[in-house]
Amino acid sequence: MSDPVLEIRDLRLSFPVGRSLPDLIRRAPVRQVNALNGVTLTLQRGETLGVVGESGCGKSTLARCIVRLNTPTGGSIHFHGKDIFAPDQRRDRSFNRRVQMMFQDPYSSLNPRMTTGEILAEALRVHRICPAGDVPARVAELLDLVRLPQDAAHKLPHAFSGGQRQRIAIARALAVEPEILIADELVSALDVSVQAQIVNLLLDLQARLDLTILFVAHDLRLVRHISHRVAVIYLGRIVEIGDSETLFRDPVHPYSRALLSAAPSLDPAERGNRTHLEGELPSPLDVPGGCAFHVRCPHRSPRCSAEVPALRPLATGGAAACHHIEEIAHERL
Ligand SMILES: Nc1ncnc2c1ncn2[C@@H]1O[C@H](COP(=O)(O)OP(=O)(O)OP(=O)(O)O)[C@@H](O)[C@H]1O
Repeated sequence: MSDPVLEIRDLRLSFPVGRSLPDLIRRAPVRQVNALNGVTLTLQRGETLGVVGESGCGKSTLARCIVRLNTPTGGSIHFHGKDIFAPDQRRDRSFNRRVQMMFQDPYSSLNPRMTTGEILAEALRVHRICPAGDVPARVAELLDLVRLPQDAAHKLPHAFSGGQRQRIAIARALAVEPEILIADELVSALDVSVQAQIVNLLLDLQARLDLTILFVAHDLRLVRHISHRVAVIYLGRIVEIGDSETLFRDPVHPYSRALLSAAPSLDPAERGNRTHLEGELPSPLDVPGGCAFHVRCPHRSPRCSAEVPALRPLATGGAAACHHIEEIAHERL
């Protein structure tokens, strides 16, 4: 396998929580939201990695760390072997071009007073992608690339539908010729039919431009459709990672099995092999010790509350972090 484009090692991020007046009077210690508790993963060139997990498990925080919108409190992220948070790398503006993030609501990130053509031209100029004389032709190419009509260049963002605005956001991200696209709930606010169009557009663009994509989403069917590999996150840790089809067909970690059972499946064999997710997600202010999932897990044993399970390789090629993988695998035979 080639060198990874992106390598994340033991990434941690704790946010200090604002103290209430009574806390200040009592001089209570500052509390921390442990959003990421040791995430390790790699991204290979040209792959799409889907990231799934319940709300609040740290998906967006992970995405924001990769584009340096959040600074981790521990661990590292290497892009082509270089630590992106090292002081010399922080000054490297080319990183901001090579790793682009796209958000759920493009309306808030597109300047309402600029036409689509001006938005794309600005991205091309700021990052000096092409000579000034080539900008109009490049804008026209970008509109073609995301399948928007040429007259879109003269219109303001409010003239477009939600799906079209996402196409503009994708065109702007592509304008600067990135290597990695981070899509955080990119299509969540769109109608189902429009979601499929945007996801298919991303698949097409990825194949044409050899992009690497991190796709964060709640919709498990979309994640399955678009991803080569999938990482399942629980309370800031990866509990299972592997090839998308294998993981969706045959999840191993009790959390993956429960999470994926919430996804509608047309295949009765998949429906039969699942468990239900019990209880609420514990607060990231108070992550349970040992395996963070043990308080909700039907397979828990005393070891689970005492010892954090490491990600261990599975026979299927993926990896799962559970002390009881072997028994669970045996049960499923
Ligand atoms: N700036 C911040 N300050 C304090 N806490 C934060 C901050 N950003 C995120 N958090 C907390 O970190 C945890 C992880 O949040 P994050 O947004 O990464 O989760 P998520 O999995 O993306 O959730 P969702 O699917 O709802 O977007 C949550 O408990 C959240 O409240």
